[in-house]
Amino acid sequence: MIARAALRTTSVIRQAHEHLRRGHLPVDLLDASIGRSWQRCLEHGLHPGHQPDLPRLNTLELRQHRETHRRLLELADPLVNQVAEDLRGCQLLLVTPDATVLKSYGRNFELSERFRIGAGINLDERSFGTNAPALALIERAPVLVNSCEHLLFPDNPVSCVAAPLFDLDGDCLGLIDLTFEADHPRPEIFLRRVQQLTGALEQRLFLRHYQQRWVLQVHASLAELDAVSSGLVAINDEGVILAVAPQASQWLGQDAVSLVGRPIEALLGSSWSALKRQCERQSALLGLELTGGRLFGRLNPPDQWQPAEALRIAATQPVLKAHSSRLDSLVKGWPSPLAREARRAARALTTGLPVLLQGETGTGKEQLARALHESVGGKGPFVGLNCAALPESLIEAELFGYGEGAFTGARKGGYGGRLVQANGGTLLLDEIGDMPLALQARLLRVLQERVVTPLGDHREVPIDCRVIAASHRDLEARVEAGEFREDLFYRLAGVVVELPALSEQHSLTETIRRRWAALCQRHGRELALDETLCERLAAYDWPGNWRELEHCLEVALVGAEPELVTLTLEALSPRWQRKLAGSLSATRSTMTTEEGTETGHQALRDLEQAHMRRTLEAHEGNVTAAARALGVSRSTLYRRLA
Ligand SMILES: Nc1ncnc2c1ncn2[C@@H]1O[C@H](COP(=O)(O)OP(=O)(O)OP(=O)(O)O)[C@@H](O)[C@H]1O
Repeated sequence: MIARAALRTTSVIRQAHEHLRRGHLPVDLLDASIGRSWQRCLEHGLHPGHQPDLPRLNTLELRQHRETHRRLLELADPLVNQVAEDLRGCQLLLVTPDATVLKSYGRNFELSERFRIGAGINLDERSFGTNAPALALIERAPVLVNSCEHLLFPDNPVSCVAAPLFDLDGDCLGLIDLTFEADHPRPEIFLRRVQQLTGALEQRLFLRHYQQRWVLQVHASLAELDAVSSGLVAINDEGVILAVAPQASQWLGQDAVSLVGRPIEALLGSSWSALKRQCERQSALLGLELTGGRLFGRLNPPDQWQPAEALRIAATQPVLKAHSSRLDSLVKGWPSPLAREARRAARALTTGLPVLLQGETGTGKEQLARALHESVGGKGPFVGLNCAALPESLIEAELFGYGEGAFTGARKGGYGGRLVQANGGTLLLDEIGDMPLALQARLLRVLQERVVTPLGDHREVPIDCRVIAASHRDLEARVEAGEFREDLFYRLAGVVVELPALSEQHSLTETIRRRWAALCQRHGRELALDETLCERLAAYDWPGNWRELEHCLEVALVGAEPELVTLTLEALSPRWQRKLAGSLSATRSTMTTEEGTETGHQALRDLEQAHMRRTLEAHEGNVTAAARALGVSRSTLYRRLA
């Protein structure tokens, strides 16, 4: 009995040939799949030294064959050409499921004058005997056929490997074969290489098929997220799993049958809408706690997908006149000092100065950033990174990129990172106040030196993008607290625009009416907004600012009964009725106080105001810092001081 490790060595296979010459098929000396192949060949009347007539297509037939297998050719040809450089020294064959060579790349090996392996030749086992393409098609698995394992050619100077390529239905589309010198010390390298190629092509098929869906890539290693070993999961817009590529089942620890049809939320433990929102911010890199370990993921939106925010912006400004830019229409209703600052920011950005946008959540920082990007020409991409949404290790990789992993199919040069992606365009560093201190130092260096060195790489990649930073935190206060680098603050704060909270707006009723009219136009619905309701809305505090207002108005409009002509408080959802009633009673109680025993209460109010003013002075006019010290919201502080 031969030990498994010794199987497939030249001496053992020569022994097998010797047994065969004496009329006995020694399956115990052969690899199982080779033994099966030899058995079939003998049944077809083939034997070592047999000189077969190989079927070969003529030029016209080959052209027709290529037409029939155009899908295979179109899929494989670009990738094979890309890797052709690395394949010098071996021959690559693209083979159809009937074992005909469709195209040959690289070297041209000749077994003999008669057996020149090239396009048009048919390698069916029944005529050519044991060979890797025929065997891979029969076994439906990757195979290695060493030189003398080729039954008819015991002195074959080449070995070959082949791996079949399956489409999403499990049908074989064809295969890839690599033929190389028989004396290569490590033939398994070629086997891995050919599997990587077919793996990359199967990934392309999956991505192409699901290009109108969300696709989640998963891998245990961040650097290999784009490698062929990463798993792919297709998800519909409602977050239901549609398909799972085989590698993904392995990473997720469950087979495709049990995953398809399930909500992705159940698997990832975070809400689907939150994941999509993260994607909207273009920080699609995710850290996933799964199967007891940590996986990395990247959520890719459907092709042509536009973030809801961008769609909303587009829809709210349907007919911009040719001469009016997005920035002009955005700032049209703004108080003039604020509009002036926004225009100043646009001019600064044009000259390469960075811009810092500050404001509570939902005050429109990202919307303004996009408008600024467009106003300065906006030819390059607008790339965003939400520094608060990612753990430290991920921000670093996402921002600065990383070097190439072991083998990357789609992204051969590793991942460039957001800074490089933004070259020629604008980078929005959202929630910059949440960036960890260690990364702040690295970012500062990159901004100063204008080159970035991806993780695990030694190359320096030049960067040339405009930078807008945004934060809901008061960055100056963070600098004072030692939580934000002062040097980085000054590097980012070329022009600072402070976006006010909605409740700080003077003519909120007017703003609400304008937004209501725009929404009615977008939804093609004529519905008047009741005066009293409008006032109630204006009296509300709007902690979520524009985002909350948009949501409230849109839900009310879409949910209104078809026959309704005027939207009143009663037509709102009970939740919103409660919220607005709260705001009204707050207003009323203030009024009662004011109308009541004036002297005592007035004195109290004066005291309160004086205290607020002193706190504000102590914080050098910084409203956010003063509000925090007083334990009230910024808008409350503004209102009480007004
Ligand atoms: N001036 C505006 N007019 C109408 N809608 C606006 C305006 N500003 C913002 N919005 C809407 O409010 C929502 C939030 O805007 P945006 O994302 O720009 O805010 P943000 O300050 O970046 O929020 P966050 O700090 O939470 O990231 C979006 O839906 C946007 O369309």
